[in-house]
Amino acid sequence: MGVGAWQRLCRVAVDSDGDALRFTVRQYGSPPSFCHRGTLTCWGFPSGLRALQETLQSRRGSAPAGSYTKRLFDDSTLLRSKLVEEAQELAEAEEPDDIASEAADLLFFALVRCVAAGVTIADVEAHLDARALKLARRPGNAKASRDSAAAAILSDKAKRAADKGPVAAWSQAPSAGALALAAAAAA
Ligand SMILES: N=c1c2ncn([C@@H]3O[C@H](COP(=O)(O)OP(=O)(O)OP(=O)(O)O)[C@@H](O)[C@H]3O)c2ncn1[C@@H]1O[C@H](COP(=O)(O)O)[C@@H](O)[C@H]1O
Repeated sequence: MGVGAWQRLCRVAVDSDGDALRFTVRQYGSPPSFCHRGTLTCWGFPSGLRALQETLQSRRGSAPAGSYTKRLFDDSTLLRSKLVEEAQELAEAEEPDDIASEAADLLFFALVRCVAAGVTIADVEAHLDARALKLARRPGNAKASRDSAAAAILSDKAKRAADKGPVAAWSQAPSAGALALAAAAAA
């Protein structure tokens, strides 16, 4: 294990035929590491969200000049605006690749928000796991103020696109779903 790193045992589970154990741990330290090479596992470097989390955690300690994440850590107003903007863009995206790209943007800003507050992916997963065990469903309705905020952003976007000219207006025109949302909120 890396120097100064430690792990808390969360769960030990036996497999279906009783010949293997799975240990679930939470890792701590700077950086949290299980391997003597300072990585989370002995099977190479993580990828995806875990890798991004490691990068962001290290940026929080020290960041190279020009680091965008450092700018976000230092400017909570910018981070809040980008979170809302990317959520809006994800809600409007329609093609699968655009949805994946917008979701990646949103996850990036969400993870910056988490890391800035010392929250880890494991903390988020703990909430999801707890919800998976609950039988009761919550209504999950949107707040009316969110609907009207989305409608205002969409109509502002459409207006800016119209001001730029017909080609920009066509390429940035809100989708049918977005227009329906704006109309419903305006009604
Ligand atoms: N995953 C990301 C990531 N996703 C998005 N972004 C930045 O977030 C910003 C998004 O803003 P915008 O949507 O306005 O940018 P845009 O898409 O060019 O503009 P629009 O066309 O949407 O208006 C851009 O500056 C992107 O570069 C990211 N910046 C950093 N990362 C990761 O974070 C790591 C550390 O980044 P630095 O601290 O900047 O080195 C990087 O190595 C990456 O792994």
